[in-house]
Amino acid sequence: MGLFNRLDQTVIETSVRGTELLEAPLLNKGTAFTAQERSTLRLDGLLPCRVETMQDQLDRAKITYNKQTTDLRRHVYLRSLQDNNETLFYAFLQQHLTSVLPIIYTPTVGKACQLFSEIYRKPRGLFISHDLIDSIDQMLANVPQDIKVIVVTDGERILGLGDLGIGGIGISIGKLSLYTAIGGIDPYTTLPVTLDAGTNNQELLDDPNYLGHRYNRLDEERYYQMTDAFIAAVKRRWPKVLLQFEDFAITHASPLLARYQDQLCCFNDDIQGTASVTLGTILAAAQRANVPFKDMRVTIVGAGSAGSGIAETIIQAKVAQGATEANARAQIFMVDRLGLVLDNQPDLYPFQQALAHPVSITKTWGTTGERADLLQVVEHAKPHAIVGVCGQPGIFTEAVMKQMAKNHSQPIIMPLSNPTARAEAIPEDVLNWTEGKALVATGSPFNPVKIGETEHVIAQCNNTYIFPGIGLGVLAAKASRISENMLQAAALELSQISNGDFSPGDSLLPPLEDLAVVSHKIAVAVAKQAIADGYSKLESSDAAIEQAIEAIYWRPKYQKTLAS
Ligand SMILES: O=C([O-])CC(=O)C(=O)O
Ligand SMILES: [Mg+2]
Repeated sequence: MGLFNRLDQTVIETSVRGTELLEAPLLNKGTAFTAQERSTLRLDGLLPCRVETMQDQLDRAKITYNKQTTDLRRHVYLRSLQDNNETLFYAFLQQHLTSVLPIIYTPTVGKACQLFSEIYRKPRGLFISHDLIDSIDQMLANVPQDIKVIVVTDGERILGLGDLGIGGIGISIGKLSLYTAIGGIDPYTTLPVTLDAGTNNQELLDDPNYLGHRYNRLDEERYYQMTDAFIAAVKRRWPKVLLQFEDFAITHASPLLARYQDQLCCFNDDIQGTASVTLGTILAAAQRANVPFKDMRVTIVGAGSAGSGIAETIIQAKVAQGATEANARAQIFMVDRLGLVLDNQPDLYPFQQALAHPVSITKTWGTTGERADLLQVVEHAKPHAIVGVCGQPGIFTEAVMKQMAKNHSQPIIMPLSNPTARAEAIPEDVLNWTEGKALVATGSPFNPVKIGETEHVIAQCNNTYIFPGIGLGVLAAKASRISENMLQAAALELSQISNGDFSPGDSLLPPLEDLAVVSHKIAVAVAKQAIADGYSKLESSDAAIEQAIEAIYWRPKYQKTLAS
């Protein structure tokens, strides 16, 4: 037995006693330990005498939370609650999900990553570095739990904030909190990991507080020595784990995925999770705007791994609907800092080359060999949707938005970069410039916008609609891999949930408070696809899948604690 043993959904037994018990966040109930538990578990005198219910504790926590004066302070308060009493933390999250999501996750988590060393209180997760790779197995053995989900980052591209070094572990912690709060994954089985490969962020290197290695990022040889050692050790210790790559820079995101995706059950959230939620949102928007998805033209601003992942996912979905691949590719227009991506550029990564338009297009468009800028792309290609994943605020200019509205009665505008300050445009501007015509979805949360009599609710097209459901589906089905089909199935399910009878201004996606229900449905779709693809041996009936989900689903309820 580890720290504790679950006898059933309501009772656990543990050999841990006294202060040690109060310091174990997954066992600690604080003032909710009953008189009898206090006596048998040697807690008498270690707690204030009042015995509280969980709701009492939640009410008290809410008062303290409300007294925090900034989002960062609210984040620090919730993180300390998590480190103190994890069950209560998740109950709090579920009770206040919509208001608390921006605090534990995007955008505030970005600030928490930037200030990681300053707000650091207690260790959580695993810190891997190159100088310790010879003892990598011991490092993993130091984690006592049987881990089922890992979120790993190297901190080099945290949201749109760049290289935050070791602070990146904040994003791994945030993502895993959502795996549990939204996806019902047992927090005892999750592990945030940061690969401390150094940092090229001079501010961090000069910061006396900085807790990571104070050297520049490893060269490629040593970098891959470290990732190879890590992945090999994970496979030895937890061969069936689901591993999520998060916020790696363009130089490593696709190569890491290509290197390991046939070796263990893994995916890259920024390439595949973002692509899946974007496809789901575009499908929902196409329905809303009455545009056949197969004919839809899409401009993607940002030709990095996220942008290319979105493009390939849309192409695959179009092909699944009967489009030829050539036609599907011709309908996607990738734009980077310098304009439309063309096939004569010498410096393209292979995944960008596959999405480049032939230089001959410049003749048709009259841009004579030059790379068309974004406005020219919108004028000539007349995209139905424009997706921003470049982290460049303001790049969706008034002129570009007005041209989108001139081309289409309901242009689809998606400034997806995170956090808030990196968004390619502000929804209020977009809706004003397009006179309320635009269907808007953003990556970070934004308040509704009133245009005339209509209140426009802004969908948050963030991979949080996808990854918790993928995790739940994969774990329930005991899937051995995550296939492209499974990600497509997740997107399709999201778009179906998002369809219905709508009034003008309604959000393109279900509200955040429904995330757990959405994730459950996505989990079923993902599990089904895993079975169909031969990656799971689970029986394919709805009943079998539901039962498998229920068997692992974790809820933040206090269990009766027995002494063993
Ligand atoms: O974390 C988020 O909000 C979405 C995401 O993966 C990113 O922006 O890198
Ligand atoms: Mg990310």
